Amino acid sequence: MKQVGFVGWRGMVGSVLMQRMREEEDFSLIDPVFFSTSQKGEKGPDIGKNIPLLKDAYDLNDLAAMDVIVSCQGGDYTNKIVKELRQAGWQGYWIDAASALRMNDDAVIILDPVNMPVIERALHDGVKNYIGGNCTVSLMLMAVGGLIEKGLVEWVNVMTYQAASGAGARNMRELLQQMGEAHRVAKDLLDDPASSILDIDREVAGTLRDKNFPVANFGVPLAGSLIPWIDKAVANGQSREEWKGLAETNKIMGRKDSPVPVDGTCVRIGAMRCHSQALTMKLKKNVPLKEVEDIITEANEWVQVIPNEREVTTEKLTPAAVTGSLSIPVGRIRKLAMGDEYLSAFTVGDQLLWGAAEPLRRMLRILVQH
Ligand SMILES: NC(=O)C1=CN([C@@H]2O[C@H](COP(=O)(O)OP(=O)(O)OC[C@H]3O[C@@H](n4cnc5c(N)ncnc54)[C@H](OP(=O)(O)O)[C@@H]3O)[C@@H](O)[C@H]2O)C=CC1
Ligand SMILES: N[C@@H](CC(=O)OP(=O)(O)O)C(=O)O
Repeated sequence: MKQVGFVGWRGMVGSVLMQRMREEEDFSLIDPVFFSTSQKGEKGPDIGKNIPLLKDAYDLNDLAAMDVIVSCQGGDYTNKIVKELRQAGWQGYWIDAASALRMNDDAVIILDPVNMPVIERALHDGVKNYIGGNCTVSLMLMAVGGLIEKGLVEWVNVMTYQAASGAGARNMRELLQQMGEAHRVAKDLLDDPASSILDIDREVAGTLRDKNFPVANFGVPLAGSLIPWIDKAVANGQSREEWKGLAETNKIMGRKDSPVPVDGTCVRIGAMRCHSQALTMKLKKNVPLKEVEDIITEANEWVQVIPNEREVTTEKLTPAAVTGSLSIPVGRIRKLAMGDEYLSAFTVGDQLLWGAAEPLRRMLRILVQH
């Protein structure tokens, strides 16, 4: 059995990975060893079989004994450790959730339901670094990758509605604290059926702007508001999250020589762990809607076309409906007034599952069965 080291398993992405691996009984296929940067010698997670105590995640000798290392620890850890391990001659496979190595030539972005041929070619060519994609990009490709794969898409404009979880566990907590605070200041007025909605609104607006409102992690209110900027600025007025749209989509799809332009505006909203995206696609020709829906549906077993009707859309195409599931609903599919080549769609996906942990789990399975 392959010795597989896990680093970052107790963080948010790591915990979802552990949960999925237990559900799929992946631990029965490997010999797992758990590492920590802070808890060496303590007990590891309950995975239904005996495991050694936690090893030091900075111990290169212990790490180098692994055939595969799966890291959900973060980019700083990756940048430090992978270089040192490779310099020491380690030839094992590195599977990672962090973006640090993603765009390197010696790394593949993994999303096997979309790019299995790219992964197979990389394995054949001896590539050792397999990195999970940006959550927004992975979820978009799980949804409409079939249309891109068929060469039907000239460009994609994407407007995102990204959950708090994408910013980390502390941000999810802060969102709830903000919601609680907004409710607290309005509670007495809310309890009084005769109170004025404008008085309620004034109280809430006042607390959102109050200097004591909890914004230590987001920097500004998210509850009762939104934040139209995610990550650092890059060139041309884009945020880094927006830049990843084109760069990662085309790397995942293996389209270095004929990239599909992908661009838009990435926005943080007050959802917990599902990212939603409104897509405008310019098609290369007028493809009938039925054909579009068939291509989307046939692309993978998790994508599901939601009929463009109010009731089913509001029931099934929302973060509340999708959270915690692997399902990738795509709805609001219609042609736009701009012309028959202009296609609109809306999709929702759990950014901790397909957006983070699931591609890693599946890549480990691919390696184990390789
Ligand atoms: N958040 C997201 O949506 C996504 C994140 N990623 C990437 O995955 C990586 C990890 O992200 P994320 O899971 O959010 O990171 P977390 O902050 O949740 O966890 C990272 C590490 O923090 C340490 N830690 C310290 N205190 C605690 C605690 N109380 N509970 C749990 N862990 C603790 C653990 O390491 P130790 O045991 O060594 O102390 C843990 O592995 C990042 O590189 C991120 O970019 C990728 C896709 C999506
Ligand atoms: N940036 C994403 C989350 C994330 O971790 O992305 P990446 O894996 O590309 O760093 C978000 O904020 O929603």
